[in-house]
Amino acid sequence: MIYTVTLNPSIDYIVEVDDLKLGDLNRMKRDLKLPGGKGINVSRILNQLGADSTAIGFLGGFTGRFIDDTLREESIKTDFVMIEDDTRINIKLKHGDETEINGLGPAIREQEADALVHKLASLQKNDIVVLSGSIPPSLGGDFYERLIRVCQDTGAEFVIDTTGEALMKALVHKPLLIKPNHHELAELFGVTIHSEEEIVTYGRKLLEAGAKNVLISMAGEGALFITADEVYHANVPAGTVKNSVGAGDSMIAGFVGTLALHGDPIEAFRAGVASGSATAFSDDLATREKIEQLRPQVTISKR
Ligand SMILES: Nc1ncnc2c1ncn2[C@@H]1O[C@H](COP(=O)(O)OP(=O)(O)O)[C@@H](O)[C@H]1O
Ligand SMILES: O=P(O)(O)OC[C@H]1O[C@](O)(COP(=O)(O)O)[C@@H](O)[C@@H]1O
Repeated sequence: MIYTVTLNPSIDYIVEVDDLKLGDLNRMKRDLKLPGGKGINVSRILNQLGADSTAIGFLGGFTGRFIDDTLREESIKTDFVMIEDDTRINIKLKHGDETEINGLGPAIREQEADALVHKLASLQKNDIVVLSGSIPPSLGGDFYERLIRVCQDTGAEFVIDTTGEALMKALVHKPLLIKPNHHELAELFGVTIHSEEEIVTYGRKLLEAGAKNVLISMAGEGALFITADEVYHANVPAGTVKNSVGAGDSMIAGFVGTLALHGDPIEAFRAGVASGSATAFSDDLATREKIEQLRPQVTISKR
């Protein structure tokens, strides 16, 4: 079973305006409320790909109920810890460009945090746990390490998609996959990256630090898959970008779901890129049809 853990879910409130005027009244042209948060997005795409998952993490209040209801309507299994505070709302403003304002997240009480750790304690050896997104400030920056320790005690594999110190500290525990984008990669090492060669150099450092597989996504410029033996490049299919929120999460879902179902890392890479682009070319996250339509357009070449 694949478990996705979203410590800080969100309603993604997508708002479109024609011309944003700061300090003035703006009228919305269109708006859309979607269940969000990185692990939740991963579960929604896994569902499209026919891979079973259970979405867990913290949900609270009317916003939390909306997310749980929407996932259940899509027949996605959920087992969230219900908290007292409200789940956040993240604003995704489309005004020609994409501007995002993500909430800090709710207060999580000690017994709520313990309840989540307790849920993971029943993991099995062949399970994969996808730990994704920011940590609500009240939990403390080392909460992922606590969850990783539980994964290791049970023998379950884990994937981690977060940034900065939380990601660097996780590497020593040998995550199955990490997927920084090229900007996050540069930030991790405090450098500016100018070429594919440099991306590969820093990507390899993440492998040396412990990651089993490293994907570096580069939005519309494709992606690199760096393994212990090889480096592969994938192009992105042609299409018009509608909403790239969740593209990275979709890529992780495509990779992990395909690896779990078929065991072939190159096909997993192809499915990851097709899923990421299919989401970028959709208003909501990608559908299975869209992913399948794009999959043959992804060409993978060895570097
Ligand atoms: N503008 C785009 N055109 C085509 N595909 C895209 C675009 N933006 C994202 N994608 C797809 O989604 C994947 C992840 O996107 P990226 O923006 O790099 O990740 P993140 O959302 O984590 O920052 C890319 O590798 C690509 O397959
Ligand atoms: O936990 P964070 O880092 O605030 O990110 C949460 C946001 O990321 C998303 O999961 C989208 O992530 P990506 O665009 O990186 O795939 C949104 O659904 C959500 O609003």
